[in-house]
Amino acid sequence: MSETGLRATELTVRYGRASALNLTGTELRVPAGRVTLVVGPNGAGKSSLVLALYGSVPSGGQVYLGGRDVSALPTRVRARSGLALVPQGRQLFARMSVRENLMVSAELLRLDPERVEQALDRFPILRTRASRPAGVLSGGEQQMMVVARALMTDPSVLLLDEMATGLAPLIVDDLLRTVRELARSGTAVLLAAPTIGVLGQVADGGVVLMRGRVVAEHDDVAELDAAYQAAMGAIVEG
Ligand SMILES: Nc1ncnc2c1ncn2[C@@H]1O[C@H](COP(=O)(O)OP(=O)(O)OP(=O)(O)O)[C@@H](O)[C@H]1O
Repeated sequence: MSETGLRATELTVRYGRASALNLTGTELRVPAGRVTLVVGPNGAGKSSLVLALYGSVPSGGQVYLGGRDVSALPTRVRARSGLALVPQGRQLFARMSVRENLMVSAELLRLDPERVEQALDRFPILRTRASRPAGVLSGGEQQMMVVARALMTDPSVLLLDEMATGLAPLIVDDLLRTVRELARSGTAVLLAAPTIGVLGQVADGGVVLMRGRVVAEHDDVAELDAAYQAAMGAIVEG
C-alpha cells in the first residue's frame, strides 16, 4: 500500500549556534485520518518543528509527504503538493480585506479563484466579514480566516500551530469540529500546542516535545497527557 500522511526523520533546526530541534534518531509520523498532537512547553521547539516540516526554516533531516521526499523542495512546492500550515501568529495582511487576503494566497499558489469563495463559505461568519479589513476581525475570526486560507488547497496534511490559544470557547468548538471533519475525511492533522486541554477531544495521540527532543509518544490521549505531566513534573523537581 502506498504511504499517506507525513513522516519526518532525523529532523534538526538550528538558529545560529543554538539547537532548537534535535530529532536525531527519531521518526515523527502524522498519519492520514488522524489528529496528532505535538505538546511541549514554551520554547520546546514546536514552532521550529512545524516550520521545518513546511520548509520555511532551514533544517536537517528528511520530510516525506505521501511517501515522497520533499526535504529539498521549497515551501510553495510543498504547499502545492498537499501540505498546509496555519502558523502561530496568523500572518495576515491587516489592511487588506478578508477576501483580498484569501486572493493573495490563491494567486501565489495559482489556485482557481473559485477557491476563495469556497473558503468564505467554510465558516458562515467569514462571508459576512469578507469586505472588512482582516485587522479589525476578532482573534477568533482571524483564526477562522487563516484556517480557511490553509484549506484552499484541499491539503492532505494540515499543520496547525497553537490553533486554539487565547480564543473564545465557541470559536474553538467551531475549529475543533473542522479538525474532526478533516481527519474523518482522511486528512492528516498535526496540532502543536503548549497544553492538551480541549484538543484532547479531537486528538488520537501524539508526542511530547521537551528541549527540542521527543521524550514520549502515545497512541492514546490520556497516556499522552500523563506522560506530559510527568515530563513537566520532572522539570519542576529539577
Ligand atoms: N528565529 C529565531 N532565532 C533564534 N532563536 C529562535 C528563533 N525562533 C525560535 N528560537 C528559539 O528556538 C527555541 C525553540 O523555539 P520554538 O518557537 O520552536 O518553540 P515553541 O515550542 O514553539 O515555543 P512557543 O510556544 O513559545 O512558540 C527557543 O529556545 C527559541 O528561543
